[in-house]
Amino acid sequence: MSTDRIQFLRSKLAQYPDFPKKGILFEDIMPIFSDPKSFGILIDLLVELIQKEFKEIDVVVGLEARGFLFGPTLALRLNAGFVPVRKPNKLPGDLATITFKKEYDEDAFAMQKSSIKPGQRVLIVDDILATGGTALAADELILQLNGSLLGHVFLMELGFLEGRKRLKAPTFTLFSGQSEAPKGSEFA
Ligand SMILES: O=P(O)(O)OC[C@H]1O[C@H](OP(=O)(O)OP(=O)(O)O)[C@H](O)[C@@H]1O
Ligand SMILES: Nc1ncnc2[nH]cnc12
Repeated sequence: MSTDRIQFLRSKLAQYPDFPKKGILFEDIMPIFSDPKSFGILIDLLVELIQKEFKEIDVVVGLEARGFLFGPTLALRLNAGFVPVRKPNKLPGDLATITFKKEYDEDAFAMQKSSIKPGQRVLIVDDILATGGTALAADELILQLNGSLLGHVFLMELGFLEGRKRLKAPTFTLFSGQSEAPKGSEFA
């Protein structure tokens, strides 16, 4: 049953109050990756979700850094390519770039212009949807490169931040995380 498998994954998550700054309740997904059984379940659940919601994916785009933990494995299972969205000064060549704000910081992303061919069907994957700033920046890069943006898949969503409302394509998550702003949050 997928409910049991989702509960099993949830039991692996750890939460850290006031990290990386006061008012943020940090969701640590790393225990899923240090346990091969959990990682296997995670990949199976994501493949099932993606195959139910999307048809014919050409490219899985993963967002640095945590989208790199499972994006390439998913792409292989889906018989799609994997393309990274990277933080600044990491990629060579002709780049598309963008700056953005996320739950606890500001950042910038880059993609190689040649990494997506016009019209390729792209699925974006990342671990957590919070304010949506990160995923929206990735949407804009894919659109700049004339990719066909199919949608997004996340492990977890922090519902109180309503990030999904900002995104430019359908959005699915395996499970929901915090539904209310943590005490002391600037979003309370
Ligand atoms: O919806 P948002 O408010 O934009 O936040 C979500 C993003 O924040 C985290 O990345 P982060 O850049 O902190 O770090 P990472 O390099 O560890 O993935 C997370 O992995 C998402 O990519
Ligand atoms: N609360 C949170 N925990 C872990 N990663 C995040 N990325 C954005 N918000 C986050």
